[in-house]
Amino acid sequence: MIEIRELTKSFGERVAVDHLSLSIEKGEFFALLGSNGAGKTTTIKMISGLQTPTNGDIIIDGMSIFSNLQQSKQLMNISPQETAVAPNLSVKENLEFTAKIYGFDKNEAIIRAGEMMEKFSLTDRAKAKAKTLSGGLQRRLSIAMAMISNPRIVFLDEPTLGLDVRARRDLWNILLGLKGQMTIILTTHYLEEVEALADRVGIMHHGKLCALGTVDDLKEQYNKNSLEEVFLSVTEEMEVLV
Ligand SMILES: Nc1ncnc2c1ncn2[C@@H]1O[C@H](COP(=O)(O)OP(=O)(O)OP(=O)(O)O)[C@@H](O)[C@H]1O
Repeated sequence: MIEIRELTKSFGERVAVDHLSLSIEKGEFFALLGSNGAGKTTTIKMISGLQTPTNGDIIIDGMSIFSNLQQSKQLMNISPQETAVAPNLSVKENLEFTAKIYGFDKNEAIIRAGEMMEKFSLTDRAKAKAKTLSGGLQRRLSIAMAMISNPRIVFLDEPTLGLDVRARRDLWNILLGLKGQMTIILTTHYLEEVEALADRVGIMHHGKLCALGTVDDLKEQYNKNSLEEVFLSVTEEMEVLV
């Protein structure tokens, strides 16, 4: 379980994440939804240990990640917004290379790469250089690389940004197939993505977590028919308050 306590990050005067508290269950698919600049990326950078908070703590299975950074980092991996693939390496080489970085020997790396290509439907593109893949396939490869070490927690930062409808659906189907096998924390602007994938959603606005629950919970709580209406209502309330 991940327990986020009063997490805060300031950049000078700007408070990017403001006293965020939240618990995420083991194996949960959790979505952080928010408009541009809401603080989603900063939040996942802190949870994944890439950024130090100004205040607050994150506890994973009873252990503070900032006091045990190296150990904690082994539990998780991130697929960032900017693609992490090496353009001149093939799909297979990118995967094998990543597996070796995580300590798999040559044979294990070949086996893991093969398994990930199967899971992510990349086998027929094994020998293609990453730079020749479509945006959708590059993103799939990037996520496969983030998952190759079998992390317990994976962060996906806007995984379908810029993808066309088909590529987005294909990736959703792959992610649905992985649901429950690891804890997945996803940031997105897409409401349909949350509805299709997430067990629970947190809505962020101006650095604050302003709503939390399943999509159905939130519709009921705010007396709305769709997540979009909930989102608009919650963020409007916040605008009135700030
Ligand atoms: N390194 C930084 N230095 C200064 N300000 C930063 C830095 N990183 C983020 N910010 C600011 O913190 C706020 C939150 O940014 P963040 O990238 O976390 O938002 P986001 O919800 O991920 O947005 P987007 O959906 O556009 O990716 C923004 O106002 C941003 O300008």
